[in-house]
Amino acid sequence: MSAIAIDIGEKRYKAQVGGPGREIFRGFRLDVAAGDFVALLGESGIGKTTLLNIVAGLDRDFRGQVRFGTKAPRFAYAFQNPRLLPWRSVVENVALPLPAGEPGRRRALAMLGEVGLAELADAYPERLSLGQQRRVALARAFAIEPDVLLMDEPFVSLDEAGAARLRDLLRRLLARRPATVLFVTHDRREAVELADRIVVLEGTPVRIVRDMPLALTPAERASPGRIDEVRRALGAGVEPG
Ligand SMILES: Nc1ncnc2c1ncn2[C@@H]1O[C@H](COP(=O)(O)OP(=O)(O)OP(=O)(O)O)[C@@H](O)[C@H]1O
Repeated sequence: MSAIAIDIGEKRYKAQVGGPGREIFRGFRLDVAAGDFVALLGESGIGKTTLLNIVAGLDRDFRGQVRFGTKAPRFAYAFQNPRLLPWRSVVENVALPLPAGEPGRRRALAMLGEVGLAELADAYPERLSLGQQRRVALARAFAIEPDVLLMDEPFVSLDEAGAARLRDLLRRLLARRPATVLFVTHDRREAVELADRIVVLEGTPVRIVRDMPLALTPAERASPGRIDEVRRALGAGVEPG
């Protein structure tokens, strides 16, 4: 059975004043196997965030259903903006989804150690670079050992070296705590480096125009030639990455 079975009969946003509104999904289906890392590529404004919100249960204003392979799966959601609470220390931010008290704090500290930020545990988010804030967001996401990890362009606006370090970190975290991942990106290279499957979305309402499994070794994922090959196979229609 799939870890996530998405079946959206219809999702539309109402127009601000009168008008027919905008239909984002009609008859959209996507099944994701347990433990798969699926990269979702598609132009800006097409509906990728809407899809993640529907899967997360944050948006219930649609016709259809999302079913999960496990009962009551644990979700973690990592956004483009790390969304740390500025009035809480780094360790308190990581401990937010955990039960209050000492065990939660210890677990948060251990997660910070894993993402290489143990020494900043008592700092406040404003002191951190964007890359460090995103590490904290990853620590918070993995602290609950999620079954389903939803990521919405979590590494955008970093320089290439910073983004590469975060991709590495994500791979390591997933190796220790496997999860089923839906990862939105505009960057095909990022998709090739991380994903087991790349799904390209297009149009209004959204349809799947490419659905490509990627069984690559780590060396192949890092090979510029192989990355170019997959990028070409994905075709036009997605912003260059
Ligand atoms: N609450 C809302 N009310 C009305 N329209 C909305 C709402 N949220 C999103 N939209 C519109 O729905 C469309 C899909 O938005 P969504 O954020 O899902 O796209 P996206 O593919 O994630 O875009 P991006 O890549 O730019 O983040 C957009 O045209 C957006 O303007």
